[in-house]
Amino acid sequence: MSSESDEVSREQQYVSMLYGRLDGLRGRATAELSRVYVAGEGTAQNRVERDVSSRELGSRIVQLDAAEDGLCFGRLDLETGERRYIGRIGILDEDNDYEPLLIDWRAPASRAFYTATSAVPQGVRRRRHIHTRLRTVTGIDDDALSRGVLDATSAADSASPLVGEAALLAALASARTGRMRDVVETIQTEQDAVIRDELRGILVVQGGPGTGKTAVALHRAAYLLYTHRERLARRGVLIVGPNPTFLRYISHVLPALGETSAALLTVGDLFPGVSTRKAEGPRVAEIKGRTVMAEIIETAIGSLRRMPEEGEPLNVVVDGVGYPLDRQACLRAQEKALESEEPHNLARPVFVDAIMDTLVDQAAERLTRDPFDDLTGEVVAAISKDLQEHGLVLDGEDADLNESLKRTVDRGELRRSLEQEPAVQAALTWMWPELTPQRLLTELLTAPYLLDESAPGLTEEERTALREAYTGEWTVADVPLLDEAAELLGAFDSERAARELRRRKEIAYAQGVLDIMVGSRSTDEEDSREEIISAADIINAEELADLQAEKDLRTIAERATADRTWTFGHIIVDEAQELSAMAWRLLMRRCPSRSMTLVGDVAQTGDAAGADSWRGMLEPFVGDRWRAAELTVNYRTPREIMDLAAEVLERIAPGTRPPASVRESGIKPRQESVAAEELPARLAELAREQDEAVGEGRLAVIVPDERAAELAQTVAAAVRGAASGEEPDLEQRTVVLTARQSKGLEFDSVILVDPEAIAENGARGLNDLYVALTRATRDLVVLEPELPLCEGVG
Ligand SMILES: Nc1ncnc2c1ncn2[C@@H]1O[C@H](COP(=O)(O)OP(=O)(O)OP(=O)(O)O)[C@@H](O)[C@H]1O
Repeated sequence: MSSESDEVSREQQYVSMLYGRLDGLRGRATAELSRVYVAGEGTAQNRVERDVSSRELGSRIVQLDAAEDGLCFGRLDLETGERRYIGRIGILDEDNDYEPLLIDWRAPASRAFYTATSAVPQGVRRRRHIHTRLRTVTGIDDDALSRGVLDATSAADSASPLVGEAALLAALASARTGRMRDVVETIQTEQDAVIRDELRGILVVQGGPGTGKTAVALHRAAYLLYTHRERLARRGVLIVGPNPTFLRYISHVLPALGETSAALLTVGDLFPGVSTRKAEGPRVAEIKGRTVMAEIIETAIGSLRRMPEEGEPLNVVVDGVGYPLDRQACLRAQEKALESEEPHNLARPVFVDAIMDTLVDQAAERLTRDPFDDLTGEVVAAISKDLQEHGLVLDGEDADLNESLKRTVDRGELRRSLEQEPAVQAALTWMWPELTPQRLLTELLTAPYLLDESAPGLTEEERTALREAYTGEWTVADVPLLDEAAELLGAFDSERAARELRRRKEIAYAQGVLDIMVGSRSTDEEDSREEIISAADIINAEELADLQAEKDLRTIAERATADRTWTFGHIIVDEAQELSAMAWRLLMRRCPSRSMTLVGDVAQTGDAAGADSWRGMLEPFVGDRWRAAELTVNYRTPREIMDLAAEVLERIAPGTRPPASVRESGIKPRQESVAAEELPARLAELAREQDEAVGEGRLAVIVPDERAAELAQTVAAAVRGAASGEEPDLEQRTVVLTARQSKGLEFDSVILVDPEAIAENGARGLNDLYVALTRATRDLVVLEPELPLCEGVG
C-alpha cells in the first residue's frame, strides 16, 4: 500500500508532464499565429482567410491559457484497469497513436467523474480529486467506489449523495473573492444532468437559493459550446443576467473555462443604440411588462397612418396645380401595402407606389387631355420649363407643346419629378410616416391622444402613470417595447431595410428547402418512428441561411449587440423569474429555434413584472413544450441561516420546501434590535467589526432601498473603501447593497439591516427579504430597529 505522499509525488510527475505538453501546444499555436501575421496581405480572399485563422488561433491560445490554472484535477480508475485523467482541456499523445493523456471535463468519457457513486459505480473503482496550486500537486482526495480499493485515502460514504465530498466541502469553505469561480472540479450529479442536457428545446431549471443555478448555467454554456461547437460558434450563445453588477460578478467563469464566444448582456443591452441601466419604478415597470403593450404599440402604428375623410380629399398642390387624393384611393393604397404583410416601414414603398400611381395618372391625364385648357399662361410656362429641365419636351422650332407632351409623357420621369415635390412628400409622410422605434415610443408615451386611442385596455390612471414616468431617458422596461416597435416597423433606413429584406428572403428560401426535405420524407410505417431525425431536426431555416451568408469577422457578442435582428444558437437566462412578458417576447425573437436554458427561482421574484410560475410565463410562447429540472441542494447557505430564511419562504409560498443545506457553519445567525435612532451608530460598529473579522473574504451590508444612500455613508465612514452605489465594486472587502442588488451574489458574511422594511417594500418585498437572507456563506447578523424578525433566533 503506497503512502499518500508517494501518491502525490507520482501525480506530480504526471501533472508536470501534462504542463510540458500544454507549453508545447501553446508554443506551437503562438508560432503559427506570428506566421499568419507576417504572411503578406495577398488577395482579398487571402486576407479573409488570414483573419479567420488568426481569430481561430487566438481563441485556441485563450483556451490553452485558461487551462493553466488547475489543468488536471481528477483521475478515474476503472475496473478494467484503464486510468483516465480529467482536466480543463483534452490533450492527446501525438507520439502514441493520439492516446488521450488528459480528457476534457465535458467529454462523455469524463462523465463518470461527476456521476459515479458507490451505489452505481459505473465501472469506476476509484475517483481521485487532484489538488494543485500553480503547477504543484498539493494533495489528493480519493473516493473508493468498489470494495476492492484498499489503499484509498478516504472511502466514499455510500449514504452521502455528494460526489467528491471532501473536495466539495473544501471549495465551499474557501473565502469569497467578489468574483464567481468555476466549479468544474466538484460538479454534483444533479447539476451534471442539467449541464449535459440536450441542446434542443427549452429547459427550465428551478432551484432555491444557493443550489448552483448560476454555476450550472455557465457550465452548461461551456458544455454546449464544446459539444455543439460548429453549430453554436456561428450564432453564439447569449447569457442574460439581471444587472451589470451581476454580470461582472460572473464574467470570469466562462473565460476561465476557455470559452469566449458567449455574450453576457442584460435586457437593457438588447436594443442596439439604447444601452440602458436605468430601472423603471415598479408600478410602471409592471404595466410596461404586460403583453398588452404589444397590441398597444401595433394599434399606435395604425393610428399614425392617417387617411383623408370621406368627401374631403387631400389636395396635393404642385406648381399651383391641385391633385386631389380621395379617401377611397388612399384606402386602396393602404390595403395593398398591408397585404404585403411587411412591417410598417418596409410596406411603405408599396403604399408610396400606389399613391404615386394615382398622382401620375392624374398628371398624365392632365397632360394628355389638353393641358392648356384650364391653365393660365403663367402656369403653362412653368410646366413647360419644368418639363424641359427634366428633358420631357422635345426641342424644336415648331414644337407644339401640347403634341410634344402627348408623345413624350414618360410615367417614370413624371413620377420621379412629382416624388421630389415637397408637397407630395408631405402628403406621403402624413398618410404613412416613416417611423423609428424611438420616435414611435416617444409619441406614444407623450402624446395623450395617441395613448388614449391605442390603449383602451389600460385604465385612465395607468395611462397617466405611463405618461408621467416619461423623462426622455430610456429605461430597461422600455427596451422590450422599443424592440417590439422595431419588429412591427421594420428597418428604417434603406440600406438596413434592404439587409432585413434579404435576410428574410434567405430564411424563407431556406425554410422552403427544409419543407421540401420534410415533405419528401418516407412515410413508410417503419420510417415514421419518432426517433428518426430529419434534416429539419438537425438544422433550422436560420442556420441553413447562415451557411450561405458571407463571413463577418466581428465577434459574436459585437455582432449581436450591434444587430437587432441577430438570432442566437442558444440563450441562457439567469434569474429568469425576473423577466416581464414583454422581455420574453424580445428573447423569443432572438431565438427562433427555441433552444434555451432558463434558470431561476419563482420564490425569489423581485420584479413587479416578473413571473409567479414557469407555466404561466412560458405558456404563451411554447404551450407546454418545455421540460423542467430541479436543483435541490443548497451549497451556499449554511443550515443555521437557511432555517431562518425558511420562515420567510413559508410566508411567501406556504408549504414550499427550502433546498437542503449541504453543510452547517456552526455559527447561528445573530439578531440585534436597537432603538431606531441608534441604528446607524450600531451599524457603524458592527460593520467595522465584521469587516475585520471577514479577513480575506467579503462582507455585504444589505439595507432597505429608501435608506441605501444614508446607510452607505454610515458604513463608508466606519470602513475604509466600502463600496456602494448603482454599480458597486464587489471586489472591495465590504459593500453596501439593497436587497434587489444582492440578487445572485454571495458573501462570507452579511449584515442585514431592518428586514421588515425590506419585506414591506412593494408587492415582492418578502421575496427580496428571502434573497437577502440567503446571501451569506458563513455568518449573518440581523440588525433591526425594533421588534425581532423571528422568535427564537439566538
Ligand atoms: N458543485 C459545486 N461545487 C462547488 N461549489 C458549488 C457547486 N455548486 C454550487 N457551488 C457554489 O455555491 C454557491 C451558490 O451557487 P450559485 O450562485 O450558482 O447558486 P444559485 O442557485 O444561482 O443561487 P441564488 O439563486 O441564490 O442566486 C456558489 O459559490 C457556487 O460556486
